[in-house]
Amino acid sequence: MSTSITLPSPAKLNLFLHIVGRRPDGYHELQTLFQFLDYGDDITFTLTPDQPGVRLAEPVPGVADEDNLIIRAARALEARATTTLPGVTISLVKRLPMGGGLGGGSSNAATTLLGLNYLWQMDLGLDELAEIGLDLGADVPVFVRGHAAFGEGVGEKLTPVNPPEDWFVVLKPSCDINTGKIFSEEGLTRDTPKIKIAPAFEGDASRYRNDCEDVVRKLYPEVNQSLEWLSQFGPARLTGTGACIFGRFPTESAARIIWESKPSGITGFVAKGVNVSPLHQKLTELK
Ligand SMILES: C[C@@](CO)(OP(=O)(O)O)[C@H](O)COP(=O)(O)OP(=O)(O)OC[C@H]1O[C@@H](n2ccc(N)nc2=O)[C@H](O)[C@@H]1O
Ligand SMILES: Nc1ncnc2c1ncn2[C@@H]1O[C@H](COP(=O)(O)OP(=O)(O)O)[C@@H](O)[C@H]1O
Repeated sequence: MSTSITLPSPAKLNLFLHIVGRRPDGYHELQTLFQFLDYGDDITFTLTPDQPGVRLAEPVPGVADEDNLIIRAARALEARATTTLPGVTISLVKRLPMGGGLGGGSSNAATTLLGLNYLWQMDLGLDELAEIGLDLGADVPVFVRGHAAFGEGVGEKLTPVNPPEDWFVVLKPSCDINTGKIFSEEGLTRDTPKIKIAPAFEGDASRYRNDCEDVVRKLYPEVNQSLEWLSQFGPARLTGTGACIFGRFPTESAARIIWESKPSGITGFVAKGVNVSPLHQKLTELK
């Protein structure tokens, strides 16, 4: 087996996000539809048999190594080992905006869990990896399991679904949004009636919304303006607690035409929605 692998760490979108209640510990209960994008970060894992321990080749700006979800995931996995493991150097090519609602940090954690499980030949199953992942963040389990899903609870109860694999224009308005701040806003809708997973829902997410959107639009005019601009061309919505927004299009060319006409100064990308995570596609090729 090779001692170095490079694996994708894709973005997710919350095609809708409903807040249906609150747990006694204050966490919000959600119903959400997760789909992956064929766009994201890349992580390279290189075993270092002569140098024990896990380390990043370069720090991620603004994140202390000890707090980095890659290091935290690697240490959590290491703690389950029953034999001495070779060390590993991990390098990250970061493309996803941090704190953008695209789940980049959670995806990095999941790619690390699956990548090191493979390289270290630990042979842990997806259930165990998802359980380790949930301690790192609510979005980690969906990235570990690798299939588009209807998420409930805090997003850890996952039912695989197959929404249409449309194309998306993803825009990153120039503001940073803290997830905790949005969930603590007084005006947040917290009582959306629960829906049942139904066949009609699988093909059509357009009837559903993101319950964080009204609060985020009021607090961040940049998000409001971007949503107004993008919704001229079709349904547009916030992902997670923002700041990224997305518009869906049936073809790549339709998405690219809108992308080319975006207002100057706004960043983002065009990507395809995929129901099997690019991470899992790559791991299947390796086996
Ligand atoms: C909202 C979602 C939807 O996919 O995505 P993002 O916008 O972060 O990508 C996730 O549920 C984000 O889950 P997670 O990544 O674990 O959230 P964190 O940033 O750790 O949460 C910060 C804080 O927000 C509050 N919080 C978070 C999630 C939740 N279901 N209820 C909450 O009340 C808690 O106070 C928590 O301490
Ligand atoms: N490897 C990592 N990549 C990105 N963010 C990380 C990472 N490790 C820790 N974080 C922290 O997690 C926070 C949330 O990041 P991210 O998952 O990208 O956004 P979101 O949860 O909004 O989708 C970041 O602001 C950062 O402080």
